[in-house]
Amino acid sequence: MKEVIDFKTRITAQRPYARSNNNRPWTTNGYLDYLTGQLESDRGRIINSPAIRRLQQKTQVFPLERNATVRSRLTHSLEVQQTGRFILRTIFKKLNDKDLTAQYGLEQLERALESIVEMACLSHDIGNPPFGHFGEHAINSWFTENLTSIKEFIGNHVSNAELEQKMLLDLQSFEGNAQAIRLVANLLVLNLTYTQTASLLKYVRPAYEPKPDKKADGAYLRKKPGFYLSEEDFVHELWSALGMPLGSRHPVTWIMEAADDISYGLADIEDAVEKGILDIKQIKELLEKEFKALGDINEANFITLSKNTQSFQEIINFAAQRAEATPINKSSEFFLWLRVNLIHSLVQHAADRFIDNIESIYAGHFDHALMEDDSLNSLAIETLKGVARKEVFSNREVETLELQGYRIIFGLIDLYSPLLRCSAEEFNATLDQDKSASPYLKRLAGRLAERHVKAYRLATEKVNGQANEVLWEFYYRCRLLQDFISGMTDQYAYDEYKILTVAGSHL
Ligand SMILES: Nc1nc2c(ncn2[C@H]2C[C@H](O)[C@@H](COP(=O)(O)OP(=O)(O)OP(=O)(O)O)O2)c(=O)[nH]1
Ligand SMILES: [Mg+2]
Repeated sequence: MKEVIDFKTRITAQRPYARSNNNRPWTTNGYLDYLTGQLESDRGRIINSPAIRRLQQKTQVFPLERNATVRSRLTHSLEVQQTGRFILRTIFKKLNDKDLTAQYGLEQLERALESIVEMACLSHDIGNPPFGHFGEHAINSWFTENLTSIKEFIGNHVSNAELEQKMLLDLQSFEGNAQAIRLVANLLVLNLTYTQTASLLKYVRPAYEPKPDKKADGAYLRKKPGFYLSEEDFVHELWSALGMPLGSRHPVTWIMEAADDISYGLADIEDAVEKGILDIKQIKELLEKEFKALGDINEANFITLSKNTQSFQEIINFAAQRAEATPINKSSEFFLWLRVNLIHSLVQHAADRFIDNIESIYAGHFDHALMEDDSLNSLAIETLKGVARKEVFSNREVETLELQGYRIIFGLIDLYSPLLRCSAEEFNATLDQDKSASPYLKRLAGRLAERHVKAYRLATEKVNGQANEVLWEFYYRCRLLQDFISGMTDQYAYDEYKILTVAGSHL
């Protein structure tokens, strides 16, 4: 039997903590107004959060960048927000044209969904550590090399080998998207509506589970860790509040993912020009070469990207002509036209794919990204990403900075790791700045962020007196260290590393 699609079931104003019961059904009088107000509150909570502000100084592609024209995670996220809104509006336009909104339970929901999409896009990278994927890599290398057994750290108190194993894997699988869920749920405690939080759950497997085989069912949605053991109960609560099957993704997340793919493809290359790594003549040639190589497309085969749009080659040629014709700032002119024409086509494609697969997207198990299929639009995105990978990320200056970033993050965890090598009693005495505690540890602990310490205290209070309390305490202590390090900006991590290694600090 075909499942009835009713998007209202995936949208709720309900939050984990509410003064009164805010779990009102859709049939409640004035529910739409109530929902709009609650989503407005989500916007305020997100935009005013320190995690958003910290995106200002986090790497998109170029670590420790001083030139503000080159994108940071924050400026990238603003562009993703804009693209996400464009996709959502295009989906509604197409559904309205076909008179399908009511059939899918989407009537009058455009504004609400637009807000959910925008906020998902703006906050999609809040969990990313300093130095992007290299920061992630450094955290995981440290925990894989140094945390091979919990016993080694806390002595012979480990009673449950299975749980210990699960915790080890979980702690060795730091991931920016899982950290975003942790931030929203337990660190910032943003208390967003379940819908808004669900929109950020990009991957659906717990971090302690191994990566599935590529061919396995649901392999794409499980390609990376989606949430940690520490948020597992929360994520189950979220699935249940939205009536989503266990292990499923929220429909809005596909839109956020496509907006991200569309935005950074072009932006990374534009930034490479701003940095002087490539010029527009080189970009034009590289894009043409990559597109033809990827798609085996010959000159005679100028297929349009999608109905009523130009071919990739025509779009590039047009942008190059406009750049040539302008006496000033040729590269902004080039990228302006490349963006205008490409984005239209790519957004149409994302919207078409969403609608074509609306049943499995609604069900939460569509196992692809919207922008990954065998179309020419996907090929255009692949082309942009391919050129960035081959010509930008592999640039010597970028790679040098990445090596430094790795050193900084790995080194910082090392510097703070004495806090993991003491007993729970010692650690708590240290946090309390107790006389009995080691003066060295107390100074280290004094540098941890209050917010992260608070989350540790709350989590350990909950397991106090429970089975496996000792294991859980250690687990949360490791999380605390990962929260602290991953919450730093590039600049803060760099400064902290210099200060603690007494290298180049002002003594
Ligand atoms: N410098 C540098 N940048 C990279 C590298 N790989 C990817 N990037 C950039 C390209 C994009 O601007 C950005 C991709 O963003 P994310 O790190 O969030 O990855 P993505 O969203 O594709 O995947 P995920 O969120 O993990 O599913 O990172 C690399 O090896 N070096
Ligand atoms: Mg990402």
